[in-house]
Amino acid sequence: MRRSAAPSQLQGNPFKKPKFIPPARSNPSPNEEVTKLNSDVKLSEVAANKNTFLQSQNDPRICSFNLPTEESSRGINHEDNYREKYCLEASAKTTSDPHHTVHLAPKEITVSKGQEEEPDSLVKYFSVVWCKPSKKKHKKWEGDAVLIVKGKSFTLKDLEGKDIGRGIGYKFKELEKIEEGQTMTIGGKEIEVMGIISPDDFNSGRCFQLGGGSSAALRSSQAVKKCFSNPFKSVCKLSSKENRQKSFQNCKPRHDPYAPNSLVMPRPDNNHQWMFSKNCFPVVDVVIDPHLVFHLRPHQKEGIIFLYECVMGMRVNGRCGAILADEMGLGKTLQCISLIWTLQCQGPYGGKPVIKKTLIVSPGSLVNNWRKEFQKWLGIERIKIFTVDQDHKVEEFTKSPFYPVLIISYEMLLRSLDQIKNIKFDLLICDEGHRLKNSTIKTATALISLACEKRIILTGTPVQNDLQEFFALIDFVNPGILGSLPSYRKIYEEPIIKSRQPSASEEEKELGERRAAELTCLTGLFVLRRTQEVINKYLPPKIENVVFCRPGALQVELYRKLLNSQAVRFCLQGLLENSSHLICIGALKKLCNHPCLLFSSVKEKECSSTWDENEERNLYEGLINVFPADYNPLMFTEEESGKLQVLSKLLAVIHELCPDEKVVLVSNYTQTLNILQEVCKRHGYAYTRLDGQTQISQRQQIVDGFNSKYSSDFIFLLSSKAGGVGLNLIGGSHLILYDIDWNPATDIQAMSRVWRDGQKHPVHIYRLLTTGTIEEKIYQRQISKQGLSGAVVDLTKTCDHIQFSVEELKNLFTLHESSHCVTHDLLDCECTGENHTGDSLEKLPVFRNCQLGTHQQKSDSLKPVSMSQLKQWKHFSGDHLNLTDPFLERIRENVSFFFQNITNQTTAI
Ligand SMILES: Nc1ncnc2c1ncn2[C@@H]1O[C@H](COP(=O)(O)OP(=O)(O)OP(=O)(O)O)[C@@H](O)[C@H]1O
Ligand SMILES: [Mg+2]
Repeated sequence: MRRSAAPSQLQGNPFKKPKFIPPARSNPSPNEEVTKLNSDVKLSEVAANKNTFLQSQNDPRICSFNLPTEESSRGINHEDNYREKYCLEASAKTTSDPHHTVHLAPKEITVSKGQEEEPDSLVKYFSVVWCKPSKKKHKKWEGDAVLIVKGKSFTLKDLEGKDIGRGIGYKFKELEKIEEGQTMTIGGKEIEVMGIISPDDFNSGRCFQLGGGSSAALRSSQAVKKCFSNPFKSVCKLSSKENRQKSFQNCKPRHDPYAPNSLVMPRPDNNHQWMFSKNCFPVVDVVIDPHLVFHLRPHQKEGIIFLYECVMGMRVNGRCGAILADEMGLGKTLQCISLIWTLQCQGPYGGKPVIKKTLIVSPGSLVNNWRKEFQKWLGIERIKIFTVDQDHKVEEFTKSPFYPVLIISYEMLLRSLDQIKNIKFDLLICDEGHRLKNSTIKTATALISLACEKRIILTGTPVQNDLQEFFALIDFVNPGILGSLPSYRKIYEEPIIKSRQPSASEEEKELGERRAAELTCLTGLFVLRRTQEVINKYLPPKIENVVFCRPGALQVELYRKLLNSQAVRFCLQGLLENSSHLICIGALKKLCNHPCLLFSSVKEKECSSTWDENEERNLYEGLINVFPADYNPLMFTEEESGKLQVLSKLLAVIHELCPDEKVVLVSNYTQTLNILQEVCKRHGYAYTRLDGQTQISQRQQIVDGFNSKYSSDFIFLLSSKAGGVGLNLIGGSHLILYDIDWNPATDIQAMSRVWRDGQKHPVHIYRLLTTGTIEEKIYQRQISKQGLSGAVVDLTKTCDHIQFSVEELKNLFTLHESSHCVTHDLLDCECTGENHTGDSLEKLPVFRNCQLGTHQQKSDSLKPVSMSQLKQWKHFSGDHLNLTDPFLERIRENVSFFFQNITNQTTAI
């Protein structure tokens, strides 16, 4: 409620009266520049900014004052006072004079007289304040509202979009004459009309926000947030003219902005200087340390400028938050380190540093990775980093003046919140920050409670899939920018969701699209996502193989038995409880990994006291008889599992042909990792392992050990769900995904661990699937439309989130024994598996500034391949092999089909 208690006594005095500026009207701001700002700011502007900046290097900029004139300062003062009282924000967009619309109104209404429903063009929107009717001269307004007048009827909506008044049957004359400043009683409420809202601002939802400001307006309205302060006062504070001159002479850029390849941050505009240069220090170039610039990729340079502009409040005025959602491996850490190091030592006003202390919160497994990255890029001398662990407590950081950066895990943060709250941090960075998408969880509440204004979320996961989660992330970095949650729901979420439903009317679709576009436009100013393609050219080739492995004889027999079980039959008849299909799916997946896993589960259940009532009994009944009588799961053989046989041969050939190269072996299950570990032992391969049980404090050590060229480890056993996020495993150049997850994001996360910056060898990825089984079905789901449009592109989504129809379950619970590859059968491909070379893959766009646009689905390169893309991959059946690939040649015997795709074939490493 921003204009509540607005004093109505100002009415009548044309000078004192707070003239309402409708959201779509041009801004009377003293700073002309802002009117040029466009709400559709794209990242390319960042680069453009830079260019402008560099172009104007001949300007005598250093030590320029840019003080407003006395006249303009008065103007600002006046503007500011009025804004403060009414907190109205003006759009920077120049549109038609609202009075013009008023003049047209009578004509339009006359034309439509007698009609039941007025055409949309005749609907008028007004911004109003309201209160209960009273005879008092000085009204106490209770809130802002939007008045919608449609012919003889009207609706009054509060700023959360809720109807607070309705009426019908009003005289045309009354409604057609509504104009700015008018007070009237309508629907039991007294209102004062503050201004006219354009249909565009109404439809986009802008009028419900921040006093009707558009996103461009957000950039232009610093004055709203900050109290006016007379710049001359501060200047006078300086002891003498000489002193001032002397201190200004020392204001020089820390690094040479004119040096070749220098990376110079955009200068703040006049408005920014007016707001933030309190002591009227001259504007000094902020130049990124050349030592860092030397290493930076082009997208990282742009990312640093973006982050700089965001946290300096240059992109959205009065807001200092940003979300850097670059895909995995693009070097978000280095971009942040560059920003911290820059702001720590420099600033645009007199060169004074912008920040003193930075708090970095990350998952426990990445705390030491951050420290390492600081050391890697800045060495140990430049900046002192304090990482919190068992032996190094926050108190130590508090007591010491030497550490400008504190790195802490989310868990530790909760434990040390009281101490952390007492430290004044100027910059807060939340790594893997998608975990803050639920603002009610403890971690989010704790972080929200920190006073720090400059906030950055880093995430490799797309943030737009769930509109409520999106709100939480946006609201965390720039609190209140989307209004309250109820208003956001009403204004954006509901219309957007409604418009996407098949039953949506044209009108609903149009409204939803407009709201989505508005949201994109608004948030796109401080959300940046680039896709993997921007670094592809710096990476070695990636050879991706999908390998369909023939199941072993025991596997097939057990599989048939499971499919014939009462439990599966009940599922297909829709007779069992909701989750019973999950138990069936789990058993089939275990069997695909190795029959011994299923054996252990059956034995375990048999011994449990609940076996008799347990629905698993229906699934496992008679299964044990299929195993040999003396079956011992500890003595499992490789032949019993098609995938294990392939794996074992693959490891052998890699070991033999590439003795210097290492393998990352990934499974989603600890029990499966145990089997894989046993295989390593049996073959004498040196290995290391990271799973959910691994101590946080040991994780980085394990990773470093593996990545070191001196390490003898050949295999890194990784539980993808437990610790994959954010890890750099560039020591390995072969990655084998032993099992498949429902959620493509989990597999993609794992794959991104090795094919990333710093990798020296061509990367080979092998995804193992058991032919004709549920694993193929899961893969198909991942790559089919259903998988893409559903909720499973988020790492936190699991199989439990998927609803299956009986039809889908039937498909899932079918074993295709005679097919070489069911996935290929579904591709509608004419080849018979005799080495189809595939066509070139369609190129995807690489740049995306914001993620809500209608095209976002297509531009996300870390989405799994689609069915049609897969068809374009080189593929061949196991029977038609003429392989030049020595790795595949060695496993052909156990393989029924391959798909292969090579990225960056010609890259020089
Ligand atoms: N310009 C660069 N030159 C060389 N190596 C780089 C460069 N930028 C980043 N790297 C390296 O690339 C690897 C990946 O970087 P980083 O961990 O920051 O990625 P990320 O974007 O945080 O990915 P994720 O989302 O997986 O956490 C690191 O080993 C890092 O040191
Ligand atoms: Mg990271």
